Amino acid sequence: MIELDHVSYTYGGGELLSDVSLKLQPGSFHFLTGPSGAGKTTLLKLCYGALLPTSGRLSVFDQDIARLNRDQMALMRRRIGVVHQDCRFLDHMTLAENVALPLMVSGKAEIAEQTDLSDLLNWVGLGARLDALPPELSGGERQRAALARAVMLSPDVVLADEPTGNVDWEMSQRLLRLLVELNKMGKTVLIATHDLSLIRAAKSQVQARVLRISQRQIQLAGADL
Ligand SMILES: Nc1ncnc2c1ncn2[C@@H]1O[C@H](COP(=O)(O)OP(=O)(O)OP(=O)(O)O)[C@@H](O)[C@H]1O
Repeated sequence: MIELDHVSYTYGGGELLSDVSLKLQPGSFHFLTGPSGAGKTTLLKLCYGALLPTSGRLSVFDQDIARLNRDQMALMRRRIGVVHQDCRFLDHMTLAENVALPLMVSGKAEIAEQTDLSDLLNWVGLGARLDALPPELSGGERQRAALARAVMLSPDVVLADEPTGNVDWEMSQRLLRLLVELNKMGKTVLIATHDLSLIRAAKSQVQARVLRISQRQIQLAGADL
């Protein structure tokens, strides 16, 4: 589904990822961990085409990402839902409008008027907050709304960047359950997180592989977490 073949990524500050090879199989569940600044967000950005590898081959849905034209890239991105670390809401738009944004952008705005949106917001427990503005939401509500927006277009892959940052344990468990539920629906899930207790908690719920970025490489983490 997503395959990195000897991928390296270099920017002005130096090489961040070096000769990384990795396969995310359809329906798999992965955590990506590693110290701050190791390159977790960068790896996620490579996976959804926001950055291109400096060298190596990265294919998504069996297509070499470097060879996609603009339209093909847009189609590819629609199949990947991203939960950004900073949530990225438009503060002047309501929660419902923010979550429906991917539909507007993809020209399916009329669906936003139908039940899909309220079903989705009920699923994340925000059915009663449709008209709230983002600044009125708590951290946990923002994170759940970001997850709802990421899956608005029924993506095949969900990439979540610190989806439980700034929330308490109970809320992080709730978010984890939602992500596990998405995986049980067949979606491929990759979660970047610092939170090793989240990874431990997931073990009883889902068969997850844990990847660790260390010294510009990705290793499969052992059972010592
Ligand atoms: N294109 C770029 N230009 C400048 N700096 C970059 C670029 N890409 C990555 N970096 C730097 O590389 C480092 C890794 O960033 P990244 O956000 O991927 O790490 P991270 O593991 O997600 O960190 P955190 O856990 O703190 O979110 C950072 O210091 C970042 O500023």
